[in-house]
Amino acid sequence: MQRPEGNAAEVRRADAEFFAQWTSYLAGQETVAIGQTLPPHSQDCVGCGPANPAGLGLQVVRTAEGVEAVHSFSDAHVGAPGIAHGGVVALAFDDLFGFVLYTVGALAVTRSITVEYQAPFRLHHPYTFRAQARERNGRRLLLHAEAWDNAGRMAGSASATFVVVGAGHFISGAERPHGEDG
Ligand SMILES: CCCCCCCCCC(=O)SCCNC(=O)CCNC(=O)[C@H](O)C(C)(C)COP(=O)(O)OP(=O)(O)OC[C@H]1O[C@@H](n2cnc3c(N)ncnc32)[C@H](O)[C@@H]1OP(=O)(O)O
Repeated sequence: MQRPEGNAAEVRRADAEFFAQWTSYLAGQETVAIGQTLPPHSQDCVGCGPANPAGLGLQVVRTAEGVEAVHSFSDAHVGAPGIAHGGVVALAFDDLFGFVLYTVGALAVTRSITVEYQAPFRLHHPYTFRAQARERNGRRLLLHAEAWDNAGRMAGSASATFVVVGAGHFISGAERPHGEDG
């Protein structure tokens, strides 16, 4: 869904509709079948939004165990010559974890993420990212992901703690001026 610019009431309405859509997906009212491509977090999401020219444009599929995305990093995401920047690799893992929420049925946000870089992620080479939920302790979700190259070598892995939040977390965050609490 495109977020309108300018009119604050329109932006609020669009945001409310967006989070209602997410909540209904997560509550299982619109079930996501295994093998189905999952909808992006938003059109502009830097991880998966198709309308963000600076983003990764991840396309994520629901699997029996969790979620999966096959992704090649482009020149836009270079760090050392020919190699993806470590920050965008972390972005790929973090965004993929945002899709595991479909398998958990809850809205949640990243509290912490740890990335292991076993080998360079070469630009224009496809990597298969897989993520799943390992454990839930109250509001805390422990998530794990791995990324494999086409030769079957693991190039990286990540573990994260996500914390379950209500839709109000995002609405108040969108409206809260930078640097202010509450
Ligand atoms: C619809 C799409 C959904 C999925 C998108 C997934 C995208 C990929 C994953 C991400 O990128 S998520 C974005 C990165 N993560 C964050 O922004 C999380 C920031 N951290 C928090 O908001 C809180 O620490 C957290 C919700 C994880 C845990 O909060 P708790 O409820 O356990 O307790 P805490 O005392 O830390 O915070 C209580 C409230 O005060 C807020 N807070 C705490 N310290 C603050 C501070 N210093 N300034 C402003 N607000 C503060 C905190 O955000 C939270 O707001 P909400 O009640 O609205 O959730």
